[in-house]
Amino acid sequence: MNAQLIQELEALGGEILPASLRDCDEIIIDQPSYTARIALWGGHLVSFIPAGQPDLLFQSTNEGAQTRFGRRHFGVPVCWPWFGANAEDEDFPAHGLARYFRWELVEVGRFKNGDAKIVIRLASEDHPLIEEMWPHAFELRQVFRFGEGFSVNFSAANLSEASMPVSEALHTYFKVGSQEQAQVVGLDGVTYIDKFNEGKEFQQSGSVSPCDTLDRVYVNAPNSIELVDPVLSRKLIIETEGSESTVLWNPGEALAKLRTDLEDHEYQEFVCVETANALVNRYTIKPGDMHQLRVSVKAEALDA
Ligand SMILES: O=P(O)(O)OC[C@H]1O[C@@H](O)[C@H](O)[C@@H](O)[C@@H]1O
Repeated sequence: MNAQLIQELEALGGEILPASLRDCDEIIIDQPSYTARIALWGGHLVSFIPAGQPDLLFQSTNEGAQTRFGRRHFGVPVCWPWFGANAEDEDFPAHGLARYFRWELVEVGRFKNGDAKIVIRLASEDHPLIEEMWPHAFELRQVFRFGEGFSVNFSAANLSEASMPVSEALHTYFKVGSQEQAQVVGLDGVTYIDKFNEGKEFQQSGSVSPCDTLDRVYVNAPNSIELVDPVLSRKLIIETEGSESTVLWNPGEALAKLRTDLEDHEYQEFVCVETANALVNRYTIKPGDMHQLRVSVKAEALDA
């Protein structure tokens, strides 16, 4: 990492944990009002802890298999450029390629209001395996913003000469006190495809609770929802841009037991609320164009 970036990171109250995850560095920013952590492996926001509160994000204690496509469940993985299974090759990993490669730190600074800014990048030319898995040249960026809450602004530029089909998600693992008591509010009336129910279509009525054994893609979904957590006495306000779908995922007890990359009880501690474009909401990026997908999250005390 270049010396100037290291200096700028230090000026921000940041430090680098060298080779801390799969031989890649992690970045920690410690401020009086929060601590944030980013892993360059997989280009991951790992953790965002507002002072005096539990982390907003979940990290499994199970590291997952240490193979190329083995992985741990944590933070905000980026699923891109395909969401779910790859349609052409079953050997390619689910949820795209972006979460399996080392991203590069390219910018450190502050926004005008003082919020910290960290930018990381991944390009198709960075690894031969990327070019093998995806025929289009591209450049991806994530701009992380940390202040009262956090935001992730993910952008994808199509550098190839053909239109690029995309389905995607910022697959956020929100930490909850109990999946049984957590509630997702704001999806009333929205149509969803239920992957745990033969892919049938339903319409949401009221809020989603309990958040247990869910694998649903809400299509043409609104850009503002809340995850209410009575156990941790907080609600997470989730605002999105560039996203037409919201995916809710919690594996539930039976599936969690079958997974070797998740401890048996851990399904009780997270709900994935994913900022996505999937199924009917997939789209194409024209040659030379780019698309941005953004999620902003802040916590409020429930009794506020
Ligand atoms: O284990 P992975 O690849 O991170 O995926 C976890 C889950 O991610 C969700 O987004 C999918 O809808 C689920 O079907 C999937 O099981």
